[in-house]
Amino acid sequence: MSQLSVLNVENLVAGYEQRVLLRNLFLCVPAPAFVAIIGHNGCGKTTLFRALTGQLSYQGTIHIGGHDLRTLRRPAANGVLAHLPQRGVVGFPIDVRELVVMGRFRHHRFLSAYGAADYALATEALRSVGAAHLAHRDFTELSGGEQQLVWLAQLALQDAGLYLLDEPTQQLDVYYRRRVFSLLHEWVAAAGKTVLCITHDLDNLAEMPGYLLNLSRPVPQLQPLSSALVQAEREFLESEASLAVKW
Ligand SMILES: Nc1ncnc2c1ncn2[C@@H]1O[C@H](COP(=O)(O)OP(=O)(O)OP(=O)(O)O)[C@@H](O)[C@H]1O
Repeated sequence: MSQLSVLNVENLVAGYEQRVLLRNLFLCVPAPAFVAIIGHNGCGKTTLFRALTGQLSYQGTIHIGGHDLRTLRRPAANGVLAHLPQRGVVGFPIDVRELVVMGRFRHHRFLSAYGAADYALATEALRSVGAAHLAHRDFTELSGGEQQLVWLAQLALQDAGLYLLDEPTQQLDVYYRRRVFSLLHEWVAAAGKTVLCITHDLDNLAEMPGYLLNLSRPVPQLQPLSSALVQAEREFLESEASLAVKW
């Protein structure tokens, strides 16, 4: 295993009772790096994240930050990784800044209060995603896109080496989509994070430095991102023939 690899996947086989979605997947993700994960609906992108977060059993080996995932209990809770799922639900009224500051949970003992420094970081995180104006709104009354920005701000506070984001720009308008991708670029280039980002937003990938993983390919592998590669993968995904590959 490479010294500089933050995520190492060997011969991963995962899926559900009736269907194997990931077959003999090998990945060696360097740190820091941005990795866009693309592919058709239902090809197994979220399933890969379920395996990486310890929520789904699998065959093969997964090492994160040098640790065998099988030896890690709740990797998202102990700071090995931070995970932004596709949908986060909050069932009670809560001030946006109170929700964002919870991203600092690892720095606090159970039930200890967040202090001024934590709230300053929460305010800064909201500013970084362009959502400072939402700080004192009730989260449950925000639009879907506004809620997505708030989850991103909370994620920014989690201070992990590896970030897994499942379609973070799904409900965002063109301005915020671009802004979120440039924020992710900043996390990699300035803060040294490694970001795995599931997305259907191919338009914003062409200018991102990093790698692309197309899980709809018969043998998915990391490829250096470029506008030519994004165009080739777009053409592949748009072709009828590509649908026949997996099913
Ligand atoms: N718990 C489950 N039991 C059985 N099948 C499941 C389960 N969860 C997901 N699936 C199926 O596995 C397939 C892959 O799901 P997954 O969520 O990984 O797709 P995806 O690539 O993330 O798709 P999308 O782009 O639509 O989000 C889908 O066909 C889905 O219906």
